[in-house]
Amino acid sequence: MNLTLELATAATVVASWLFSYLIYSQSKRGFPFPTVGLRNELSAHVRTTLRNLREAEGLKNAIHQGYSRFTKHSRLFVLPCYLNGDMVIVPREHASAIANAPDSELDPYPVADEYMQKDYTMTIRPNEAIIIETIRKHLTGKSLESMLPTIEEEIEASFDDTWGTNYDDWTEIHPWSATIQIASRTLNRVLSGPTICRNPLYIASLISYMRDVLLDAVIIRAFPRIPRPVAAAFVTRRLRRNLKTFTKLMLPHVEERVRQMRRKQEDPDLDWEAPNDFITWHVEASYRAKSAYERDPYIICERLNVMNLVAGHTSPLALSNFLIDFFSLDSSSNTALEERLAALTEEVERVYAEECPNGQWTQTALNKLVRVDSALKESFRLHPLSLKSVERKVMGDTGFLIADSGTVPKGSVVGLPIWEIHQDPDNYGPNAASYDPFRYSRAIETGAASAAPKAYAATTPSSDFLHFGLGRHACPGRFIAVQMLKMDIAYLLRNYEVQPIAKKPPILFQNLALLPQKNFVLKVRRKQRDGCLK
Ligand code: HEM
Repeated sequence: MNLTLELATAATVVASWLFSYLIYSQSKRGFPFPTVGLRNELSAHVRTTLRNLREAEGLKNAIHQGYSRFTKHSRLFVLPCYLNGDMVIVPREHASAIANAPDSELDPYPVADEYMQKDYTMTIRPNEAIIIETIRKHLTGKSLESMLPTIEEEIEASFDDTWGTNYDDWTEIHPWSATIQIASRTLNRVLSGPTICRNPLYIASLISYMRDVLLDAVIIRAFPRIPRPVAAAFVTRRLRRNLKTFTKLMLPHVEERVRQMRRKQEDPDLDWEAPNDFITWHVEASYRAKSAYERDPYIICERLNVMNLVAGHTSPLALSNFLIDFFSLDSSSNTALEERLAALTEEVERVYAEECPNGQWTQTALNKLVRVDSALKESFRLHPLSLKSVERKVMGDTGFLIADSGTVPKGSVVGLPIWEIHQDPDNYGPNAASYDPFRYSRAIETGAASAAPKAYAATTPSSDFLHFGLGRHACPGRFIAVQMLKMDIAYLLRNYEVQPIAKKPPILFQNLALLPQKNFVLKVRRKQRDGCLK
């Protein structure tokens, strides 16, 4: 495309954006609930959404205002938000009604599709039944146990490559870029095996693709529906290039696997065993479902992309946030860094010595890392992915009735104010705003939690802890995610020193998302362990 054409396209897109925005500004919304942040001014709704968009913490402040004025008095309120659409914020006491409603009444998928702008950024939904079925069958319980040695091997290799093995000097790392490398390699080891996951070009184009989807989706969402296809074609050029690169690398690998699995089906004596990874599980599921479509190598590649999208950025975010919370000197209200580091390292070394005689983590051993679990969960609590959670679209013609609070009209989106719930002293006591790494393990170690220790685990969602969502659609990947993160933390505590962070870098609020500071530098050095690298 030449420059004149690009400028003409951009001008058309901007003009149609302005036109559609004018239409949006005149439209009536008609929610039977108060709208937060409206001032007594002309075009109040539009001006509020613009203010929320312009000010980095505009939406955070608006939710805070609504939470204190309405949610705390068991009332619903409307959050005006242009990029994501207006949303009805529901008090915590209705969390389970929302999370367990059938999809015919409250459906999460249209919200996710809109958020990711699926029509322009991907071809398949993250939540297709075959993906969820495969995760539930192979990445939980006993099946997950059999994956742990593979995961551990990749964690060790990727830490060594990205954090270095230098005993003498401190190495500077950017937590975000270093952890995304580790997490992407580890995840792709589970998805497609060691050859692909160690291909630097594959990992680089995947990481760019994940970044582009999130970024491009925000830009596309800024355009009203009419000019969207034109805008999207323009915006997603780099995304499509990256998608092409890693599909080109993955496709022959998948084709070969499908071919071998077919040969094995025809001749069970064939001297070849299918590797234990997502590609194999997916092809097996396609045989069970008698679906040739699901066996199409191109479709399998799409599924792998989508798995990377749902899982690829959440784990590195969690690890970056943990590093910042745990190693900041000003992080904790009640344990000094030295004290919490000693307590965590002691647990990791003790459990490893007692439970891992073969030098490999098992589910039983990882489940005994209650302090690590707690320190991680506390970081999850302080860093939700977004300011709201458990978002669902109202599907029923008569709307969705929220007991004693009113009916939310069809087509609206409801959500829970996760950031406020996680920060509320009524839920977490007077130190709710600070990092207390042993908040959950303390109750387990003193026996106070003996009746229901599982309730304290990082993988257990509740109306107070919504990091993995809640109810029917709670994240099915949370079990593997938490076990991977625990192995990451165990490996780094056993093998690296990390220089304390004098001042904790503040969270970046962007629209509704919470992000760690990306340019922030951490200094790390390899520990010397009697000639043993593990
Ligand atoms: C720390 C890491 C992760 C976090 C914080 C996270 C968080 C979430 C959240 C908040 C949801 C929406 C739940 C709801 O609406 O109730 C979700 C859904 C989902 N997650 Fe995760 N996730 C993580 C890792 C993973 C991993 C590793 C996988 C795959 C192996 C995965 C696969 C999925 C899928 C398929 C869904 C859609 C479930 C459905 O619609 O029924 N996630 N995740």
